[in-house]
Amino acid sequence: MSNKLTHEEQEALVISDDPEHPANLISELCREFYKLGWVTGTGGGISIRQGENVYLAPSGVQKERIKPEHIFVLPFAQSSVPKPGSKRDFLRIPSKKGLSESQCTPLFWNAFTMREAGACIHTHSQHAVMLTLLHPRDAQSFKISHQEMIKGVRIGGVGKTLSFFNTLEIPIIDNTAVEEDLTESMAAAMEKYPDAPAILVRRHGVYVWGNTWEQAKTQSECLDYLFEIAVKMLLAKLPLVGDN
Ligand SMILES: CSCCC(=O)C(=O)COP(=O)(O)O
Ligand SMILES: [Zn+2]
Repeated sequence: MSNKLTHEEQEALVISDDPEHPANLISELCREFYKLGWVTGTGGGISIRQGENVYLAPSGVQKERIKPEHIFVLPFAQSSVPKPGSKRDFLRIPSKKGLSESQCTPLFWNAFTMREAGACIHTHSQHAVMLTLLHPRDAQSFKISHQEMIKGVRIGGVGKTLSFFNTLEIPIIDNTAVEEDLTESMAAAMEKYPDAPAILVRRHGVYVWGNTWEQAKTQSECLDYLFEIAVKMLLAKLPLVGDN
């Protein structure tokens, strides 16, 4: 762990009048996501990469009450994926005692390094969790077609938008006891499914990324809609793929 900036320089990284500053955005968006049931009970969140800096919320705190001064800033250039507790560089550590950066950090890093994403959102939405429960235990992915909201999703999360006639496929990985232990299986699923815009985690939630925070947010909204309707379709015994 290293931190070469003065206290004043560190504060300047997160205190801004600009509502579009990542530290302000993370605080505001977590309040919105809380209302959707995406980040209740401290879990889930969003990380934003702006240029060479990555902005992260603290771990294990009420995400809807985060303030800009609670935000961690890490340089995007790290010698390895920054896992909590292992060697990583910081530009800013909040002065409030006892805070550590989100346990989701290495998973957000997968999106930043493997897809050049500008933002990554992790939700514990019950629509995502229920969808994984309605898939057989050995299912590798969720597929859906012929839904208008598919058009709001980009190939690989960062490419061109899908068409109404494309089939959306999202890998499902198994949950682990500790969030950071999902890092390798998420990376493997991203390798195997390069067109997937998200990774579902069985009995846990979903990771969704985009070129920008706006695209990550709208894609999360489209996907959450698709997860919800897919759950209803499965319960109604309707096929998810095809134009029946
Ligand atoms: C009840 S939350 C369990 C841990 C989890 O799933 C999670 O997303 C934790 O995120 P954090 O940013 O609080 O480390
Ligand atoms: Zn989680």
